[in-house]
Amino acid sequence: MIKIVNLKKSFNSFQVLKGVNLEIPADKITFIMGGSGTGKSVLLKHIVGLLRPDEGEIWFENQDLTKLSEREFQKVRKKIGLLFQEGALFDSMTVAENVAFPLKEHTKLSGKEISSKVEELLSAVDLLQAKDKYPSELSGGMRKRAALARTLALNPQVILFDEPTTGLDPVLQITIMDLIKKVKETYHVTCVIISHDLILAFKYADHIAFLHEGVIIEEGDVEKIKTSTHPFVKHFRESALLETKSEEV
Ligand SMILES: Nc1ncnc2c1ncn2[C@@H]1O[C@H](COP(=O)(O)OP(=O)(O)OP(=O)(O)O)[C@@H](O)[C@H]1O
Repeated sequence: MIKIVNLKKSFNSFQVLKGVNLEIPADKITFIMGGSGTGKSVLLKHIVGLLRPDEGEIWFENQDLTKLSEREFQKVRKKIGLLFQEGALFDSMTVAENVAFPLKEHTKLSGKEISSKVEELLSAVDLLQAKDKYPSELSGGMRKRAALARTLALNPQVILFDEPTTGLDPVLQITIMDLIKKVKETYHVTCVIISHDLILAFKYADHIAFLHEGVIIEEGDVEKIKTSTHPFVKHFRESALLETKSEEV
């Protein structure tokens, strides 16, 4: 679906990505994990052209995205949606207006068709009852759901989620992840999720990749990560399990 080849990126003299190689499988949930500041967000920003690499390729639909002009990238951005942690809704618009916005900007749908699409999307994320509310009136979890509905509006093939569950309580984390899974199944979207949460990854991921010191040091299905002997993965796994133990106490 998306193939990243030898991607390198430095800021000033600091090399964040040192040759990332990663294949993101279609119609699956891929988790990209790693410590803070290892370049996970930087990697996602390359996929949507918000950052350009120093070297390397990103293949999607038989084209190398790194070679596209800004204008050509606009078309790709309709197919690959990026959801930031905070959701980035327009504060001056209601939830329904937020979701309608990309449809008005990028499609030729009539007002009536847009309204019915907005209703469908808000039902899909279970937020129809809040359609006339403003973002400031919503909880964090509701804002994330509204942002997801807005991203879904253009029928993307891929959605990149930058830490979708950060800042939510454990129950809401599960609600959001269940929703992402449902959306993936209903709309057949490929989901890429940046997360620190190995427990959630073990529950929801089809594929997990670990970014460490600028490269992918381990990747595979849940079973492979659970049994990986790579020292960093082992350490990450042990820390995550310790956290669960201390929560249980
Ligand atoms: N536009 C930029 N200019 C300069 N440095 C940047 C820029 N964007 C990111 N960086 C640096 O790149 C490194 C990786 O940042 P990034 O946000 O990708 O980390 P991350 O793995 O997503 O971290 P976290 O899990 O804490 O969100 C950091 O040291 C950050 O300061």
